Amino acid sequence: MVQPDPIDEHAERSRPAPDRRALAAIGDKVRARLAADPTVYRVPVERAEIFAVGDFLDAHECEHVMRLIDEVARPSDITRDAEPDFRTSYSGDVPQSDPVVRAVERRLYDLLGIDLAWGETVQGQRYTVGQQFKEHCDWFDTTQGYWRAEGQLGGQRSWTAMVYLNTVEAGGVTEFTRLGVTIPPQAGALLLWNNNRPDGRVNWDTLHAALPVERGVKYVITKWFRSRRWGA
Ligand SMILES: O=C(O)CCC(=O)C(=O)O
Ligand SMILES: [Fe+2]
Repeated sequence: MVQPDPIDEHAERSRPAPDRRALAAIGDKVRARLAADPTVYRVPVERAEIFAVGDFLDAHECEHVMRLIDEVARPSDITRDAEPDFRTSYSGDVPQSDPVVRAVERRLYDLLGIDLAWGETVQGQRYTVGQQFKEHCDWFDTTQGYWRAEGQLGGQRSWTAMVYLNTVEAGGVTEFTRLGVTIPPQAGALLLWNNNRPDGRVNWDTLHAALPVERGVKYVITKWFRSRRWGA
């Protein structure tokens, strides 16, 4: 997770990119699969690979997963002392043995073709009125201290897969801040993006934010894939 910075191409080329080749290969493979799938819509932007699939989950499945989130949600762990309202939602890992969670994972595997063992545990997140996740990247900043542990735990993040479980009355959109793209939550819709560029370097244009919910509540589940098998 990193703070926005102007893109300095020279600095980017000297930024360490430890899993670069693996990330480029994953990007190639997933890109080809998505392009061949008629259910996949590409968000029309050039500087990032962002896709959506409608009705990835049906209404009953969404309802079921929202109740799972209610059981596990605790204040989200990424809060910054300097910025206490950085990520104010509640989140938690949903039970991996749950049949609907397993179905979500199977569908993600069919869609992306990435070994599920390369993905982190599916996380649920709930935002009530005023709650948000400010602008950030999902990729890890490999110049930061936390990278040592994350690198050993599965390496850089490759793709993010997020499912909106409900349609929010007002607010709560996902905004790609550098691309001028906003995605309104729609029940059952999957949003997918490559956190890296085709060459396997991190993509600053994937900076995004979950804007505050204005009315109602917002539920999502997310699976973050890595460049290798995830876990100690
Ligand atoms: O809730 C959203 O719209 C985005 C969430 C997000 O960016 C994250 O959990 O990393
Ligand atoms: Fe994110």
